[in-house]
Amino acid sequence: MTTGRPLIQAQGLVKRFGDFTAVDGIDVEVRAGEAFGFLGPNGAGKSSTMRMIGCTSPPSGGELRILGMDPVRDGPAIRARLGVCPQLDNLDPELTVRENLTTYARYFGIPRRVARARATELLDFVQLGDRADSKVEPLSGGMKRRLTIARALVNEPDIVLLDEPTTGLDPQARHLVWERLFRLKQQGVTLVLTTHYMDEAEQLCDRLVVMDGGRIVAEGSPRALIERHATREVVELRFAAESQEAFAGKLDALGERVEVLPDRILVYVPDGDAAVAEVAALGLHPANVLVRRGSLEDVFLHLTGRTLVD
Ligand SMILES: Nc1ncnc2c1ncn2[C@@H]1O[C@H](COP(=O)(O)OP(=O)(O)OP(=O)(O)O)[C@@H](O)[C@H]1O
Repeated sequence: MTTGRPLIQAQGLVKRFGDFTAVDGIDVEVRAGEAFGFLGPNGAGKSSTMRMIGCTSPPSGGELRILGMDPVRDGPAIRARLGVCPQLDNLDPELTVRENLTTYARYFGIPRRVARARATELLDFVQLGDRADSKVEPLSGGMKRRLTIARALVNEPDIVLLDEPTTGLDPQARHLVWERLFRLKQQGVTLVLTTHYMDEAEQLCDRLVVMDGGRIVAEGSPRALIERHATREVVELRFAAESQEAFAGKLDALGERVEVLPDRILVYVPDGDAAVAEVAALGLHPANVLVRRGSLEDVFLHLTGRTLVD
């Protein structure tokens, strides 16, 4: 859904720390009802951007409008309409699961009775209803993250900001978080998230920007980005040799593009199985062959010459 009114508008947005420019003049527009992502490796400037959007860090330059307001002048009014799920959980370990929500609700002036009812509803939503009266400490990482997401929803926000929502979680816990976020998206909640996981971006984001070194290097839907910068299929070949380089030249004719990584060669092709047959016909015998679909990882590699997670 990309037809909604713009909720976040950034033009030439800059964040500097002393001489260092962490966010280097980015243009972003997030519309109502979409799930928007900032994808990039560590240090790309994603969290710095999120903090500016969350009104906890003033921009050093450029224009930023959140819900039509100025984050420096109207910080409290904007924050009242945002839900924030920070990178590191900052739940109160002294309180129970339910109290973490009801106490947070008080910051927004939500009446006690309403807060209690909403807490029950939200704990059910994040599948923590049966842990409502337990303390936070013994919860698993995935449960804490789900509780943080529930807390971000206490004030029925217009925009939910999620900084690396599944970093540090095991695969099962990640899938549960993804599933809940997908439900929110279906309910029409506007989600803005940062991630360095391309599968997370592909699963959740309607539209995303790829960031590197404080700049936006590409923008679009996951599918459009993959169509533009990768191919339908990718063949990964590993040769049992010190260097993969020696084999790369022989593979050039096979695909649209060949990328040589330290441990493998990627061949970008429309049909992976046909390319594998051609590799054999060339008399080459890789130790390992994998055919997969083109992904955002390939997009990032194409744009920056580096892999997302080094
Ligand atoms: N308060 C700060 N003071 C100085 N430098 C900072 C500060 N915050 C961030 N930086 C630097 O700005 C750059 C961008 O950091 P940022 O946290 O925005 O990146 P990121 O893409 O979110 O990566 P990560 O996933 O590691 O948080 C990094 O080089 C970081 O060291």
